[in-house]
Amino acid sequence: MKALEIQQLNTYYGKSHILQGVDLEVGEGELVTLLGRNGAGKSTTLRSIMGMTPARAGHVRIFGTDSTHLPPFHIARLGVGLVPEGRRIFANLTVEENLKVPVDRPGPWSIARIYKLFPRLAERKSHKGQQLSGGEQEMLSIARVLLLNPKLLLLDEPSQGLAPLIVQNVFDVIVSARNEGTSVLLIEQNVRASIKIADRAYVLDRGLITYSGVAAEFGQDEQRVQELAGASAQKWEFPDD
Ligand SMILES: Nc1ncnc2c1ncn2[C@@H]1O[C@H](COP(=O)(O)OP(=O)(O)OP(=O)(O)O)[C@@H](O)[C@H]1O
Repeated sequence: MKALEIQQLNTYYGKSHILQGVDLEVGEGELVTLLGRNGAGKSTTLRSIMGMTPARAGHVRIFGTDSTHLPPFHIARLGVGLVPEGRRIFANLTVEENLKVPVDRPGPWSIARIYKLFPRLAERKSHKGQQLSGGEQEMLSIARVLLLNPKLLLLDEPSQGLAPLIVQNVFDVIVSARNEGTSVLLIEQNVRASIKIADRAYVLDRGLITYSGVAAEFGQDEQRVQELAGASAQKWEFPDD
């Protein structure tokens, strides 16, 4: 059984036809990256998987259940955890309070384990969310979702605006999740870093999948990598922390 199967996904915002027949799969325990330029439809793909902007045509299956028309809370109960773009944390709560999420699924993640993997969060456990740097907020945002012990983890540009060292820490944690058996779909503009950790890669361009293959093989196609990486180069020259 696949963790995620998407077939001929068509999604619209009003009359704008954004996803025009996307096919994509994530096997159990697989780390898959979905790459593409700004506006290609990557976030929309996650929104459709999560039921926030449901598909108008096509199918989404999560661990064998047809979830195409299920509401987001129901999809979450199938074991899907989404780390959205832009760091959703409680600004007025401390790090520790942010991490005390109600957990109803047994699994490998605990607050102690999170502190071990993100020592910065342990050092700052009494600080409020609003006092954290962008990198620390991203760590906290990922940690909150991991504590739900998702079986399928969806991440929307976790490296956005972060300094390279922090990106490394965040990516190490994503690899740990995969090594624990979590299936992962990682959306990234940071092409080189994400193909290094991914098993397979897809490229989305104007609502269509234009590449699908083994991530390491994609990494060897310097021209393709350059084309995609060039589109996000500016983000890399000016990290915000
Ligand atoms: N709520 C919305 N209403 C109308 N159009 C939208 C909405 N959200 C996104 N779009 C449009 O849908 C297209 C795909 O956007 P999407 O955010 O999925 O792209 P993306 O690949 O995730 O890019 P980014 O890296 O900029 O987030 C874009 O043309 C965008 O302008």
